[in-house]
Amino acid sequence: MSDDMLVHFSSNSSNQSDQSLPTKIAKLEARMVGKASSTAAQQPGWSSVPSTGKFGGAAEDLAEACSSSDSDDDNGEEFLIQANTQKRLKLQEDDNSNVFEHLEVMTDGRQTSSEPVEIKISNDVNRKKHGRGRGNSGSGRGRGSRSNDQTRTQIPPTTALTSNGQTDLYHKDGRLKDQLRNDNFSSLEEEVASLRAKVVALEEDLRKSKQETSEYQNLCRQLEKELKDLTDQEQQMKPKRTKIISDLLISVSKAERQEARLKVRQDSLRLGNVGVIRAGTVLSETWEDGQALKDLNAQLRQLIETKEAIERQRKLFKKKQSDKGDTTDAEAGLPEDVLIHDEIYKSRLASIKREEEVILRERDRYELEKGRLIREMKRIRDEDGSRFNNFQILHHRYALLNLLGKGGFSEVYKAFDLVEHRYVACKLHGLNPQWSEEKKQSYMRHAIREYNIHKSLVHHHIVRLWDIFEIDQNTFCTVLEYCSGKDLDAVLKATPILPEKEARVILVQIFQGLIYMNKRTQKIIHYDLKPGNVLFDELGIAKVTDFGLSKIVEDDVGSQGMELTSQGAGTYWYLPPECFELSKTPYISSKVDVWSAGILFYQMLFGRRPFGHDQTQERILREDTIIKARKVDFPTRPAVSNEAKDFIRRCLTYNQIERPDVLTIAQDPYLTYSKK
Ligand SMILES: Nc1ncnc2c1ncn2[C@@H]1O[C@H](COP(=O)(O)OP(=O)(O)OP(=O)(O)O)[C@@H](O)[C@H]1O
Repeated sequence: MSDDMLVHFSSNSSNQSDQSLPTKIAKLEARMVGKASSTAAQQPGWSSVPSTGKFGGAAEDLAEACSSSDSDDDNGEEFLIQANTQKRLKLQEDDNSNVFEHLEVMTDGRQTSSEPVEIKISNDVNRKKHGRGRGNSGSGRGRGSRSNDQTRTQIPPTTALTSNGQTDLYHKDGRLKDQLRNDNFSSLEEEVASLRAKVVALEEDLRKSKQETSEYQNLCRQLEKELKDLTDQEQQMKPKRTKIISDLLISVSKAERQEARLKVRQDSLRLGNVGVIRAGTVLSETWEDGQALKDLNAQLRQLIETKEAIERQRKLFKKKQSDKGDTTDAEAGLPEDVLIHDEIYKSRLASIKREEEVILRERDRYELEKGRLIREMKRIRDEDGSRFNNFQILHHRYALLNLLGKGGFSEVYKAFDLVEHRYVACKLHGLNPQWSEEKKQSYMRHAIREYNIHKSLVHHHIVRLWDIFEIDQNTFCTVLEYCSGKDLDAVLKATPILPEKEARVILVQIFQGLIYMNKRTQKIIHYDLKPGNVLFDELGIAKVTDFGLSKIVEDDVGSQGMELTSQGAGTYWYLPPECFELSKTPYISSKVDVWSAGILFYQMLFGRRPFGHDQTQERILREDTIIKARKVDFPTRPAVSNEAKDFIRRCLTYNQIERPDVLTIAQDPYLTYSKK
C-alpha cells in the first residue's frame, strides 16, 4: 500500500469522521491477515508453518522471523502496517469501544498477535538491516532462516490489498525472488542431501576400513604367532637337522673311507705294497711290486731274453757264413736262403721291439698308478694317525669328514659348513708341543700374517679363505674354499705332458689371479707358485692357493723391487736366479711370479722342469743350478708352437731388470684370447 493511499485513508477517516471506517479498516486488516494466511497457504513451504501459531507465538520468534528479511520493500510494507495501525489507534481513541471490540471479535484472536508483531517489527528494523547478509550467523539464526522466508512471503499479500499496477509489479518481483530463493534453497537442499549421502557413504567406507583394519590386525597377530611358532620349531629342529645332516655326512664319509681302503688293498695286489725288512736290529720299509707289475716285468724280461737269443743266433749264422766263405755252394747253401734267414731274424727282432714298447707303456701306466697308490696309502696312514679323524664338529659349525692330505705342518680335511651348507677345506695347523714358546709365537705370527693377506683376496682364480679360529693352545684352523678337483701336481703326475691348448688355458687362469694381486692397492707377490699350489674346483677352474710365503709389496718400493728379508723355503725348481743371491740382499718384485709361471708352463708342455729337473733341492743349492740357468732349451718333442716358446723365453729372462713384471706380461698376445 502506498503512502498516498494511507494518507488518503487516514485523511478520509479523520475528515469525514465516518464511524464505520475503523470497522472497515479492521475488516480490511482482518481480511489482510486472513488473505495472507490463505495466500501463504498457496506458497510453497508455507504449509509447513502454522500461521496462527506463528503469529500467536512468542514475540521473539516473530521478531526473529522479521529481522532476517532480506528485502527493502518488505521494510516498506512493515512501515505501511505500522502507519496504518497507528492511524487505526488514533481513530480508536476517538471512536467508541464497541467498534474496537467488534474488531477484536472479527480478528478472532489474531489481533493479540498483530500488536506484538507491530511493536516487534518497528523495534527490529535496524536489527533486520544489520542481519542482512549475515546468513545464519548469530544464535539460532541459521535454523530460523526458513521461517524468516515464510514471514517474508506472508507480508506481500498485505500489500496486495492495494491492487494497483505498481504493487502488482512489486508483488511479481517478490514472487520471482521468492521463487529464486526457493530454487536456491532446493538446490542447497539437494546439495545438503547429496553431501549427507556422501557422509553416509564415507561413514560406511570408514566402518568397512575399520573392520578391515581390525581383520588385518587379527591376521597379522595370527601370522606373527605362526612365525613365532615356526621360529621356535625351527630352533628346536635346528640341532636335530644338524644332527641328521652330520650323521648322513658321516655315513657317506665312512663308506668312502671303507671304499678307499678296499681299493688300496686291491690295487696293492696288482701294483705292490710297503713291506718291512729287517737288517739286524734295524727295521726299514721297502716297496714290493704287486702281481701285475711283476707279470709285466716278467714279460719284459722274457722279451729281452728272446731278443738276445735271436740276436745271438743271427750273429752265429753270420759267422758261419763268413767261415764257409771258401767252401762249395752246396754246403754253404743258396745266397737267397741266407738273405731270407737274415730277414727272418730282423723281422723277429722288430716284432719283439714292438711288444717291448707296448709293455713299457703299460709299465709306465702302472708306475703312475703305483705313485697314486703310494700317495693314497700315505693319506690313509696319515688319516688313521690323525687326532681329527673321528668326525668332530669344530667351532660348532665345521663337520670334519675325510683327510685330503698332509703338508709340512698341517693337515687338510674335507669338511662341511653346517651354517652356510657348503663343503670347505679345513686346514689344521699344528704347533709342535716340543717347540719353544718363541718358536710357537713365531709360527703363529707367520700364520696370522698369511691369513691376513689371503683373506683380503677375493678372486675367481684364487682359493677363498673363509675363516680362522683356534682349536687349542697348539692348534688353529683356517677354513678354505673346497676344490674338489685334483691339484696341478697330481694332474701332472697322472699325465706329465698336457696338450698346448690345455696348458695355455691353465696358464691364463694363473695369470688372471696374479694380475688381480698386482692391481690392488696392496700388491702381493705369491713367491711359491708350483703345481701343488694350483687347485681345480669341480668345474676344472684353476685357483691359486697357499700364501704362506707371500710378500706384501711396500708402497714406497722402487723400480728394482723390494728387499727380500725372509727368504722362506720356496721350492727351488720354480724360483728365479735373484732369489739365490747370497752376496747381497736380493730385491724382489712380481717378476718372481712371472719366472715361476714360466717354469710351470714349460713343465706342463714338456713333462719336465727346465732347470734341475732330476736334482734334489739340496743339489740345486749346492750346484748353483738356478744361478747358472741363463738360457732355456726346448726338447724337440713334443711339438710346441713358437709363440709358446717365445712366451716361455720372456718369462725366463735371466736378468731381472729385463724380465717383464706381471702387469707388463699381462699384455702379451699369447695370454689374450680373441676370436679369429
Ligand atoms: N682348498 C683345498 N681344497 C681341496 N684340497 C685342498 C685344499 N687345500 C689343500 N688341499 C689338499 O690338501 C693337501 C695338503 O695341502 P697342504 O697345502 O697342506 O699341503 P702341501 O702344499 O703339500 O704342503 P705345504 O703347505 O707344507 O707345502 C694337498 O693334497 C692339497 O691338494
